[in-house]
Order: sequence, then structure tokens, then C-alpha cells
Amino acid sequence: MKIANVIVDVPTKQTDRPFDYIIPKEWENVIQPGMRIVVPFGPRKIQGFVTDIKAGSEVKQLREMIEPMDLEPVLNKELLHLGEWLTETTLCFKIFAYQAMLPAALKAKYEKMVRLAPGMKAECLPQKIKPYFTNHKSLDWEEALKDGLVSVLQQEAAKGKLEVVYVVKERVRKKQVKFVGPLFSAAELAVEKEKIQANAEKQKQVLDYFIDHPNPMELRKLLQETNASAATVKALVAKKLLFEEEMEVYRNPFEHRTFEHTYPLPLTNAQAAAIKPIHASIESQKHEVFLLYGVTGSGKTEIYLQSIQKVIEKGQEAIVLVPEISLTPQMVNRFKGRFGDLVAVLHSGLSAGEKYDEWRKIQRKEVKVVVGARSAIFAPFENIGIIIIDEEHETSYKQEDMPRYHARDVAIERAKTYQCPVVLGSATPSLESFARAQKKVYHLLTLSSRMNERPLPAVDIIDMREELRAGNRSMFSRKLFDMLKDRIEKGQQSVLFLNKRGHSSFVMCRDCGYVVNCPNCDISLTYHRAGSRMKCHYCGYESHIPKVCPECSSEYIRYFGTGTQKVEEELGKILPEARVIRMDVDTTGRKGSHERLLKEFQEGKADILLGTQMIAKGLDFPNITLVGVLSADTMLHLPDFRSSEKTFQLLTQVSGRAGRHQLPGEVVIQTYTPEHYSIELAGTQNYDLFYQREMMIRKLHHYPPFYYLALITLTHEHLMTVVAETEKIVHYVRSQVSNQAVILGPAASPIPRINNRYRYQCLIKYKREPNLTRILKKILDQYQKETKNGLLVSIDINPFILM
Ligand SMILES: Nc1ncnc2c1ncn2[C@@H]1O[C@H](COP(=O)(O)OP(=O)(O)OP(=O)(O)O)[C@@H](O)[C@H]1O
Ligand SMILES: [Zn+2]
Ligand SMILES: [Zn+2]
Repeated sequence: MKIANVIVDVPTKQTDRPFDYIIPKEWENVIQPGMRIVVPFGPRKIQGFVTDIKAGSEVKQLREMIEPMDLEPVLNKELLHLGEWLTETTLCFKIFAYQAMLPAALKAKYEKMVRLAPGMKAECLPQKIKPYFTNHKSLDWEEALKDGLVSVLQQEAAKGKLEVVYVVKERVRKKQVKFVGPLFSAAELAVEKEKIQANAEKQKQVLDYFIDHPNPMELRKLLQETNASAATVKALVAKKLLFEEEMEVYRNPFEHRTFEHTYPLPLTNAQAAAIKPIHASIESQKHEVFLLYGVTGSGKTEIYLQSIQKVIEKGQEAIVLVPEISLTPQMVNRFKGRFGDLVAVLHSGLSAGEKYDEWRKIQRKEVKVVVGARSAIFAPFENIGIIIIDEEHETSYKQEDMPRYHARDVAIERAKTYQCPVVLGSATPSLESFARAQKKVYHLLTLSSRMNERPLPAVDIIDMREELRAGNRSMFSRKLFDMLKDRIEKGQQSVLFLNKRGHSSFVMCRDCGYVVNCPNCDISLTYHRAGSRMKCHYCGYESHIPKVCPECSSEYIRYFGTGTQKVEEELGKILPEARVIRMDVDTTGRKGSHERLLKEFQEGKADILLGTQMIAKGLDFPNITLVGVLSADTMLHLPDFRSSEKTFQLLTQVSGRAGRHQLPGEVVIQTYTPEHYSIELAGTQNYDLFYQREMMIRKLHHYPPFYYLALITLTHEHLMTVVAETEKIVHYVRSQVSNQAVILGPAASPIPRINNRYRYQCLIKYKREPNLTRILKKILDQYQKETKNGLLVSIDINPFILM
């Protein structure tokens, strides 16, 4: 008897383990680890993942599985194993770990069909199933199950004669296109051709075409190629020489675009030196993590491309992660331009169907490279030769729901399995990564100058307090205004950047730039309109908003912020001649609008591109000679110990957009705190100095990379309950860990109430606590049992958003 170990789709603590099910005789040769099957669970029928197959079971009264859901595994061995690792390291349910690795379409309701693989004919199939596929019919999965055909189908699928297609109900419709193909072999067609009446020239031409090209092809393309009419094809179909069929085609989101093919550039000396150790790692199949630290415009992408080239030549595969917001058409073009159809693209802008199509190309090994956002790290390749993470410092690589993984950690884990290199690239590496490179855990590769020694743009830091003193109450400094005007006159382009994060949430003096900080945590207090109070979200400290500035006694102390719309209005007043394109969540909501707006800007249809975070990266337009940052401080005062780091990174990235080509670039940064080191040092683009300053502060306040963090968040509808329970947890943790660990809390979460549930948290800072995972698991176990009283506990190890 064969027994399947199954992780069932019931996300609770009690069910977070494999359940045993008998595999009925008929499925014995079908079921493999990594497939999804349907099993009975209590009175219900549910889905589950087969993780293992055994010869027996300890359990009495076993139940039988109901039916398979796949012809081939959707998760390979390595991914199954990775799921266990994810569960261990992020404390999530196994079912979430596995689901996170699959495209959304596989989680939805779908109909499944089996059909002939492209170029195959029913004649080549065994007698038993041939009738189901004659005339290019496809077979419904339910029917296949009913008629007991699955194991034959599986054998033929393994030979490449059949394939499974998922037709997702409701949410995704497959794209249907009319195809035409020959019903006979080339030799047979040649014979048939002779029988056609002499004057049917066109029909003969079409047959000739299929004698040379035996594969079915899109009707539209066939008509173009042969100059035949639809009626000609119809006639041949009527003669039963050709068949006509609606076939599913991959939805290609880049269909309408052609890619100009690019070739490897001769590398500069600096690039050649940086790529050498990466190539060595690829060649010797030795896992190593490289930190490619190169200033903006230093040619990191070319290093990625030529490393991938090497990997493809070795017959291996490459994963490239790019932050969601820089996954622009421009970015994709650089990879498609070099590797063409070998590239699959995965990002959230695709429909569920498009994503599924791209995923299938990866699974079938039709592509060698995947470029995508965070979740592309789970691409089902089986022979990975390199994993590249561009802009490795980006916080979007951390997933904030279960499983709360960081793509960098997953990349390193997978790369260890495949013994291949990981390349982390950035002009402003995360402190964690740079610290690891300093300690030689990562191999540091440096590109210290721009291509062709083009200078980094000159940066002007404008003190907005001075502007106020000089009577300028506008959101544009005099300098920025003059420069914008100058660019419009010269016909050059400008980018205006407004940082939306942290909007209106901190309290600042407009005269001296003073921001009210927590006395315990060195983090700005967050403004709360209710009661006009300020709170610290780490330790719970709170106070009133001062009536006058404690620094300079000015009365202009208030909460701070502006929106892109307001900026656009003001531009209209002060520079009515400027043509402005605004890019923010409102103007880019519709599919393709992001791309369209960028294209318009590139074509010179606007003088000024005004936008938020989404324009900070990846723009590489020759005519941009001015970048203006309207308010550099907003992010600086988020209740986040990484706020200085994020500010520095963002300002450096934005500045890097200017002067990348022939024309020199200038940058204007407006700020109320010009003396803050993250702004001052972004002005000189001095990462090394910034790193030193920031490390000192992190050390002093016990933050990463000196300490690790774990965040426990509790929610409940009664404030008293959530406070009391958090208190208990704080006590429990304190009694279990060493006295090296620092435990903060109970404190209200930065968002203290969501949906009428109060949120409290406990933050653990620690260096080495070998028992911590066990302790945290115990807490989860305990509270899982108590879910009836409505208390929810979540744990984030290495949190990025402390909310
Ligand atoms: N070896 C080379 N020879 C000539 N041009 C090159 C070479 N390598 C890169 N370039 C060009 O230099 C420009 C900057 O390179 P690239 O965009 O790769 O830099 P980057 O380090 O990735 O920048 P960023 O971090 O700002 O995205 C690009 O236009 C690129 O085509
Ligand atoms: Zn002041
Ligand atoms: Zn505090």
C-alpha cells in the first residue's frame, strides 16, 4: 500500500503537519511529491500538496485520497524542501509557504483540460485514448478521471505528446486564437496536392507552405505569409487536408513591442574586474554572495547581462529580481533585448492569466531567464546558475504577510542548493549587506565611477527655512524655480520628486526645522490628529504638540506634508508655460498608463515629470538635466529606525537620474534639515561616510545590523485585553531569553487600531538567542489554542515595517 503525506489547505496550528492518505491502486503510479491532490477532510473535500510518498503509516483508520489535480508536480523537490525551510525561518504554516510559490491562477478555481502538445497528432497516441483527441479535440479533466485515463495520459505527457492546460474560471480567460495545421505528413500532403485541380493555385501554395512547415500556425500569420485568402484555407479544411482550431496562446504582455536586439558591450576595466570573480563562481559551481556596489550609472546592468550570458552558455538558468516599481518596460527591454524569447517576466501588473503563462514557460524550461519582482524568487527552475537582486536595499523585497520572507534570504538559500552565485547590486547597499561585505561574508565588488567618467550631478541643498525667512512661502525655492524656468527655455527636461511616504505624519518647526523626537528611542514622534498628540510607536511614549518650538520658540510648529496634486496646481500658477506629466497612484492606476506616461515624457511631450517614489528609479533619459526634490525630509521622520538610511538611498537614487548621458546634470534638494547627515551626505553622494555615521547610531541604539529584531503583534477588540496579553508575553519572553536581549513594550502599534481591533506590540532586539525560535513558536502555539477569545498573535522575524 502506498501512502501520501499531504499538507492540507487548512491554515491552523493543529493542521500544520502532513496527514496520511491511502493512494488507491489506480493512482499508485500517478501520484508524485509536489502534486496537488483532493482529499477528504472531515466532511469536506479539500486540496493539499503531496510532500512525500511512503510504504506504510502508523495511523489507523486511514482514508483514501479522492483524486489528483495535476499530471506533473507543480513543486519540484527543491521547492518542497525550501517550503520547509520557509516554515522554519518565518514561522508560517506550511500550506502558506507552498501557496506562496505558485502563481495566483493555480490557487483559483479552474477547469483543467488535456490536449495534444503542439505539432502532435492523435495518431501517435495509444489506442485507448486516441479517440479522445482526434480532430484536435481536448479532453476534460473530469472526464479523464471518470474514464480512468490519468495514468495513460501521464505517460504520454511525459513523452511530450500531451499537455495540460488550465482554463481558469471567471478570473482568467485563456486567450483564443484561430490556428490552422495540416492533417497529413509532408509526403502525404505532396500526394494530395497533385489531386487538386490545376487552377487552384492558391490552395497549392498553402499546401506547399505546410509541406515546408509542418506545425500548426496562426491563421492570421498564415494568410500574411502565403498571401492566400481565408476562403482558400476554408476550402482546404473542407477537403479535410487542413484542420482549423481555436487554440490557447500565451498572453504576451509585450506583444505589441519589438525589442531591438543588443549585443554585449566591451567592458570597461572596472566592469571587467568586477565580473571576473562572478564568472569564476559560475564556472567552478561554487556558491558565493557578491555585493556589487556601484554608483548610479556605473554599468551594473551590463555586468548582470554578461553574467547571465555565461550561465545560459553553460545550459543553466538565471533569476533576476527587480523592485516592483522599477520593473518598467525600459528595464524589461534591457533583458529582452539581449536574450529575446528566453526571458519570462513576472510582475504584479500582469493579469493572473499572463502571470500563469509566464510561469508555465519557466516550468516547461522554455525560458532561461526570469525577470520579476519579489515572488519571482520562487521561479520553478531546476538548474539555477545565478540569482541577481538589483537594488538589493529595497524594502519591497520583504513580504509583509505570511510567509514573511525576505527575497534575499530565499535567494541565498536556493543558491546554496544549486551551488551558484548570488549577486546583490546597489548604489546604496543596505547597511546589513554592506556590513556583511566588510566582514567578508559577502564578496565586495566595487564600481566607483560612472560610465565614461561622466561626473555625478552637482547637488544643491536648499535650506527651506531660509526661504521662509526671505518671505518665500511657496513650495518651490527661488533656486529651483529659476532652474526649472531655465530648462524650459533650453528645451531640456526636469524631474520633480515628491516623497509621499510619511505624508502629514510628523511635527516640525518651519522656522528652524526642529522635529520632535522620542526621548527614549531617537525616532520621531508620530502626529495624531485625535487629541492633537504625538506618540512613539516603539516604546509608547507620548506627549502634547508643543505650542511653540522648544528649539527656537517659533509658533510655526505644526504637522507637515503636501501632495502631488497640490504641486501640480502650484506649477500651473507659477510656470503656466510648463507642460507637466504627473505620475502617482492616481494617474497610473490603469494598466499600461505608467508606460504610456513615461513614453510621452521620453518623446519630449512634457517639460516636467512630477511624481512620487515610482519615478525614483530606472529612468535613463538623455534629456533630463535637472532633478528637484521638493521635500527631502518627509521620510526622515517616519517612526522607523531605517528612516535615515531610506532617505539617503532615495535621494541618491533620485539624483542619479540626472546627467546620465551627454548633457551634465544638476540636482536641487529642498529640505528643512540640511544639516542632517543623511541629506548632507546624499548631497555629496558619499555612501562610505554615510555608512560609518549610520553604523555608529545603530550600534548605540541596538539596531540591525548589530542586533536582530523580532516583532510580536497582538490584536483584539478590547484594549484592556490586548494590553494585558502583550504584557504577559513581554514577561514570558523576558524570562526566557538571555540578558543580552532588549525587550521593548508593550507599546501601541504605529497603527493602533484597524477595523476596531486594538494593536499592541513587543519588539525583541537580540544578538544570539539560539532558543528564540522555540520560544516564539511556543507563544504561537499557546495563542492558537486560545483563538476562541478573539486574540490574534503574529510574529515577524526581521521586520521591515514596524507596524
Ligand atoms: N561597457 C560599456 N560600454 C559602454 N556603455 C556602457 C557599458 N556598460 C554600460 N554602459 C551604458 O552606461 C549606462 C549606465 O549603465 P547602467 O544603467 O547599467 O548603470 P547602473 O549601474 O545599472 O545604473 P543605475 O544603478 O542608476 O540603474 C547605460 O546607458 C549603459 O548602456
Ligand atoms: Zn524652531
Ligand atoms: Zn520611544
